[in-house]
Amino acid sequence: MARIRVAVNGFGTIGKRVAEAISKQPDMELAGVVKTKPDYVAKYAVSSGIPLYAPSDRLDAFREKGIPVEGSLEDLLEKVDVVVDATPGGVGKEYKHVYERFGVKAIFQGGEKPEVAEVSFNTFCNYEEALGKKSVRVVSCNTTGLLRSICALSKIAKIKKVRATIVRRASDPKEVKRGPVNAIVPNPAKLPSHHAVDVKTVLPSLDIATTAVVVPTTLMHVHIVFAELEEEVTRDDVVSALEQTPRILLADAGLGLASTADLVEYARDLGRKRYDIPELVVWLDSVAVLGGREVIWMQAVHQESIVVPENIDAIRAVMEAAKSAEETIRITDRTLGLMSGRIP
Ligand SMILES: NC(=O)C1=CN([C@@H]2O[C@H](COP(=O)(O)OP(=O)(O)OC[C@H]3O[C@@H](n4cnc5c(N)ncnc54)[C@H](O)[C@@H]3O)[C@@H](O)[C@H]2O)C=CC1
Ligand SMILES: O=C(OP(=O)(O)O)[C@H](O)COP(=O)(O)O
Repeated sequence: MARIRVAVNGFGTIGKRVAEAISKQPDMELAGVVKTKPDYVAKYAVSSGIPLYAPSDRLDAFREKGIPVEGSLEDLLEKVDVVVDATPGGVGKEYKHVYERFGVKAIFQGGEKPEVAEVSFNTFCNYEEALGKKSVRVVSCNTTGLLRSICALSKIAKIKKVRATIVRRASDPKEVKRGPVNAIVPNPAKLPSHHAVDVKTVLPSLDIATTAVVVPTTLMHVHIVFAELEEEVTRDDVVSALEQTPRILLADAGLGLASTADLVEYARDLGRKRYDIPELVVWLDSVAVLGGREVIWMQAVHQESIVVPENIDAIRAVMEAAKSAEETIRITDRTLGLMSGRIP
């Protein structure tokens, strides 16, 4: 079968990771990436063998800097089946009509409003809904983390409601202009935070409310989650459900994996490129069940990489190249070297 030809528009934090993940898929071909700025990242793309394109009004800027470009965004869209839009939040919607004009299916990111796409998406919760769609929105990093554990838990019991607090990292490591540097900021102070609203774009009937604060760190987000169930479960049931779910890792604080800094160090020790942790990490020690129906846990989200596997699955979904979540998860996780279960 012919490989799926994919373009990536935007080669920043998410775009560069998704592009590299696409190039590892046996059923996909990375046709090229689009960058607006002729900077060191553009040179990195070229030196990595990634075909580089630019918006037509930016081509001269690249040529002036001596950075070879293959052509314009439009030239690239002519060659592909799917485009992954990884432009900054809110910019993707400006490109929607361009993608439609070229008859190219589009995967948008969580920084776009839900209306940008036919369906908001998480592999573990609603893979089948995205099959054959023209456009899909992969929800944001925090929402992806919440959905992975919530949908794992929903396999053992019906969930009555979820309440979660999100401790958000202030910026990505490469962002120099953002704060706070020395404060904890309710974000937003007026409840709920947008994360609950975003979860409901995938699970509309779930009773969920979230609060969020921003803290001065760049490594990862942390969530403290309370779920009330309709049925009684044991702690062992919950741990076993999490252990058996792909892309969820259980970290033992008692073994020294006690903070986001330790998790990042572990990823470095594994030799993970850019210390990426696309898996959701749940602290095993934190999992508690009160009175049989109330489940509590804490989890960490590596914001720069958690949505990468879901982007790959979304490409397969729109192209109907994998009929089930299990099928795409098997391929994505093997090719990206993703792990599950307890961190040994
Ligand atoms: N960074 C994060 O932690 C996460 C980001 N997201 C979402 O992913 C999307 C992309 O975010 P990031 O990768 O963080 O942004 P970024 O700022 O790191 O990268 C955006 C890229 O798009 C390029 N760009 C800017 N304007 C453009 C335009 N008009 N046309 C084409 N390209 C343009 C930029 O030069 C850059 O290469 C956003 O929707 C964001 O909300 C989702 C999960 C996590
Ligand atoms: O999508 C993200 O966060 P979110 O799930 O809190 O919306 C990314 O971490 C980007 O968030 P930002 O809007 O703080 O750059």
